[in-house]
Amino acid sequence: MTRLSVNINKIATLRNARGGNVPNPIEAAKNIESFGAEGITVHPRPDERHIRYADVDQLSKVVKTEFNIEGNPMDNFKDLVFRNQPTQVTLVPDSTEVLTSNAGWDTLKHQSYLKEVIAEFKSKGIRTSIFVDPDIQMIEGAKATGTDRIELYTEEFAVGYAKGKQQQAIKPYQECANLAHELGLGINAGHDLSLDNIRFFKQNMPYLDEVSIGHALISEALYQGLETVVKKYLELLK
Ligand SMILES: CC(=O)[C@@H](O)[C@H](O)COP(=O)(O)O
Ligand SMILES: NCC(=O)COP(=O)(O)O
Repeated sequence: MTRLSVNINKIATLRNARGGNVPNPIEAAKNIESFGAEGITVHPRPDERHIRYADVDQLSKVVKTEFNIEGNPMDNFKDLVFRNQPTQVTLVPDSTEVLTSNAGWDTLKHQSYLKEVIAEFKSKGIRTSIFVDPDIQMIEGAKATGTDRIELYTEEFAVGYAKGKQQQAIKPYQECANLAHELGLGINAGHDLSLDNIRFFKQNMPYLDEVSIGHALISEALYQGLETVVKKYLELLK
């Protein structure tokens, strides 16, 4: 079974545009769960351009499915995670000025740092995942960090798929998933997954535990409605 974790960052983007509390990300999360999603993901950035730390403090009280907090484990991020005790923390090596996530961890170069940070989260009973490119060496390095899971960064897949190079696009992800499974790592995936590419991805990816989808899903919901879109993803992930 592949869990759908809906990233609600872009609901907060719209909320922040007017300075009030409409649309309300907390209410949206509750509705998304009622439509059948098996998780809620947030990626609070240091500039709080969308999800705010205060949103996370509220969400942790209401999310009933799996709660996944993503981010670069700088001190205030670690404090946020520790006080909210999510199901999962996903470590992403974003620098503060990036427009969006644009690379996975170098799990060889940053192995000792990741090992230390992962041990901290695991000691608090929080499942860990680290955002990685679909690179065999990065998977081998990830194993050595002690992480529970990897999250395969799927922008490269989405770009290749959109160009009609489906088999070429999925191949590195299949290879990485097979190795990760052999090494006993859980397998998540995310970034630029959409209604267009998710069925092919799911049908061709082994051992896929979770996908986290936000930007496309919220955009698609503007045309089709949030409930319809969430249920379409759930159907395509069966
Ligand atoms: C790690 C990842 O791929 C997502 O968290 C993505 O970065 C969403 O971030 P934005 O919503 O800020 O684009
Ligand atoms: N980890 C990926 C995520 O949470 C959502 O990424 P996107 O669908 O907004 O590109």
